[in-house]
Amino acid sequence: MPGFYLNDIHRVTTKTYSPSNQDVLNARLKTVGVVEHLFQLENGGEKGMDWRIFDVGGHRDHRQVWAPFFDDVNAIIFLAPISAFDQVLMEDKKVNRIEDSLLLFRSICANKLLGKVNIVLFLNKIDILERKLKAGVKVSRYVCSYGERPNKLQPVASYFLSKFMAVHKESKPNLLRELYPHLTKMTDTEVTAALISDVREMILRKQFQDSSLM
Ligand SMILES: Nc1nc2c(ncn2[C@@H]2O[C@H](COP(=O)(O)OP(=O)(O)OP(=O)(O)O)[C@@H](O)[C@H]2O)c(=O)[nH]1
Ligand SMILES: [Mg+2]
Repeated sequence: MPGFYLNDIHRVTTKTYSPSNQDVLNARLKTVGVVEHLFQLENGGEKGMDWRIFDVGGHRDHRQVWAPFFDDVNAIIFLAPISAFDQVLMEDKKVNRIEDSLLLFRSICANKLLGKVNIVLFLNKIDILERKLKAGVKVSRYVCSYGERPNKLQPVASYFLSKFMAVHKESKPNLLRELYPHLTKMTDTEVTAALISDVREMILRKQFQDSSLM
């Protein structure tokens, strides 16, 4: 959150300061290349099962290294920061961030290697989006096609969601592939835990279906 550490300057500058989980979540740590996380979940029916997550850097320079990881994945989790409608890419100041997310999403959806991989779409940072809208930042100023629609969280989020859904529909190599969209604020750990549990169930269900088809 902008200003997060500055608001907490006294706490984070004490000699005995030790970062809380929330501090770690709020840190801006750029992912460079691909980072692998291997873990087991403490709760749930499938105790002891290994989960592997590959976290890939979103910067344009880092995208060409993704392809080898697409070969054998159960699901793709695509995060698009929809609060960024009024921002441009750091690496190319002419490109609107949502426009870039949509283009990237199109290439992921159309990728043949991913034809059978279900896609989970997180339209993320809705807390920041809501704050921006409340502060009077107008979506239609940056996204002309938004037109006269109300400058409120629900219609704005639905509008962006419909854009992403349309891209998925147009560019899927496999008609059966499903898209699992969610509006998220990933820094809210409680809501995110429930969401991750849904995603986990979807992946397990899909794996079960695939293995019973074999
Ligand atoms: N308020 C808010 N902050 C978020 C949310 N999701 C991520 N952030 C913050 O946004 C910043 C960037 O998040 P990262 O996960 O590091 O970004 P990234 O998309 O992985 O970026 P790259 O690693 O460069 O690809 C961090 O400071 C996060 O705490 C959210 O839903 N709400
Ligand atoms: Mg990252």
